[in-house]
Amino acid sequence: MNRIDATFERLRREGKSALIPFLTIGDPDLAASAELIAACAAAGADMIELGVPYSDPLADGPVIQRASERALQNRVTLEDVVRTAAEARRLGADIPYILFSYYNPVLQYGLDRFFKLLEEHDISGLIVPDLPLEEDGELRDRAEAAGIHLIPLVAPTSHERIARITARARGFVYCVSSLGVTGMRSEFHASIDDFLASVRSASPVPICVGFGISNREQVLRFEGKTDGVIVGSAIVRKIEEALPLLGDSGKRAEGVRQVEQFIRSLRV
Ligand SMILES: O=P(O)(O)OC[C@@H](O)[C@@H](O)c1c[nH]c2ccccc12
Repeated sequence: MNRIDATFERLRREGKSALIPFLTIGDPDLAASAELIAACAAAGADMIELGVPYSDPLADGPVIQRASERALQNRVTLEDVVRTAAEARRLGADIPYILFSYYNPVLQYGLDRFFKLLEEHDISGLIVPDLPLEEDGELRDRAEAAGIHLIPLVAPTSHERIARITARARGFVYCVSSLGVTGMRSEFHASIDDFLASVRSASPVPICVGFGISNREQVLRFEGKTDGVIVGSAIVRKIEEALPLLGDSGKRAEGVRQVEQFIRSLRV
C-alpha cells in the first residue's frame, strides 16, 4: 500500500487530520534541509511536501520565492532534493514524502529518469502545480505505473472541473483555499466551506486544504471540514528568520529546534 494511503487510514482510525508542511529543499542548504525534514516528522507532521527550487515560481508568494532564490544560489537540483529526502530518512524521518515541483524541472530531467529516481528513493506522492488536468495524461500514467500518487489541485474557481479532477485523484485532493499565490492570510473567503464541502462530496480520496494557513487557530478552523492541512509559507518564514542559526553548522541545531517548535504549535 502507498504510504500516503496508509497514513490517511491511520489518521481516520485515530480520528485525526493530517498536518502537511511544505519546505523548499536546499534553503539555506541541503544539510539543514535534511535536519528540517526530520524535525517536521519529529514535530508530528504526517507527511511532507518537498519543494524543488525553481527560477520562475509563478504560483508562489514572496516568502517561497525568496526561499527558492536562496536554494538556487546553492544550485540545488531536483536530484539533490530527492537525495536529501533519503538523508532525512537516515536521520529518522519516517513519513510519506510528496515531491513538489513545477513541470519544467521534471521535463528537463526526463520522465523515465524522473520516475526511476522517485521509485529508488521511496517518494510516495507528486504535486505539479502548473500541469493542468488536460495535459497531465502521460505524467499520470507513469505515476500510476510507478505506484506514486499524482495529487491534483482544485481551486474555488474549478466548479464543474471538480468532478473530473477528483475522479482521477490519487492520494488526496489539494484544495487551494483562495485565488492568488501562496502566502499567509489573515482570513479565508466566506464561501470556502461550501467549496470544501463540494470537493469532499465529489472526491473518492481524502481532501486537504492549503494556502494561507499559518497558525493553530487557522488549522483548527478546518478541523472536520478536510482530512488535512498544508502549511508552507509560515514554516518557510520561520526558516528565513532562523537563517543566522541554520547557516552556521555550530548553531544549526538551535535553528532547527525553533522551526520544530513552530510546527509543534500547529499540531492539534
Ligand atoms: O505557503 P502557503 O500559503 O502555506 O500554501 C502552501 C504552499 O506553500 C505549498 O503547498 C506550495 C508551495 N508552492 C506552491 C505552488 C502552488 C500551490 C501550492 C504550493
